[in-house]
Order: sequence, then structure tokens, then C-alpha cells
Amino acid sequence: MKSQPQLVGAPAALLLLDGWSAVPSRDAIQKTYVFKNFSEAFGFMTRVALQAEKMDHHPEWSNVYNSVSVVLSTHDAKGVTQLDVSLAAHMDQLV
Ligand SMILES: C[C@H](O)[C@H](O)[C@H]1CNC2=NC(N)=NC(=O)C2=N1
Repeated sequence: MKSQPQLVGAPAALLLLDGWSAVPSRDAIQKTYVFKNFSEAFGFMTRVALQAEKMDHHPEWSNVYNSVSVVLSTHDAKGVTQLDVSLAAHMDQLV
């Protein structure tokens, strides 16, 4: 069985990240990335998807043309954990 990641919570996570904000209705963090065009946006999503599979930790996200809106939370822990902070930092470092 997988060990449970430790809850960090959105407020503490936000202290470690740039440009992310808290989701009002639940313990989750969000960010919208805007790219030059669809190809750049989808390329970003492809790179993130590979990392998400590696981590077995997956974003909630949506894409409209050149923008990608991301929400991160750990469903198993019902809140923001170190896994979300790590995935957020990875996304930020790709752009
Ligand atoms: C079985 C599998 O390990 C789990 O369902 C993983 C998959 N990806 C996940 N992603 C996210 N964001 N939260 C989870 O709790 C989660 N759990």
C-alpha cells in the first residue's frame, strides 16, 4: 500500500510558490498559464503529463486555446500535500 503524503495545506504551500492562489471552496491551489498559442500550451501539458505519471500524481486542469488552468490537490488526503507543491514547482520550472 502507498504511504499517505503529509497534508501541507494551501496557505503554507502558497508561501513556497509564485503566482499560485488558493481555491476558495476547498483545500487546493490554482494557477492559469498563458502561452503564445495552442501548440505551446499542449506541449506544456504533454510534459506535465509525463511528470504526473512518474509521480502518480495528477492535476485537475482545462485548456482553452493558449491557456491552461490548473488545480492541484491530493484527493487521497483531501487537501494540498507536498506532492502538489512538487508538481506545481515542476510546472513553474517548465515555463
Ligand atoms: C491509485 C493512484 O495511486 C491514486 O489514485 C493517485 C493517482 N493520482 C492522484 N492525483 C491526485 N491529484 N491526487 C490523488 O490522490 C491521486 N491519487
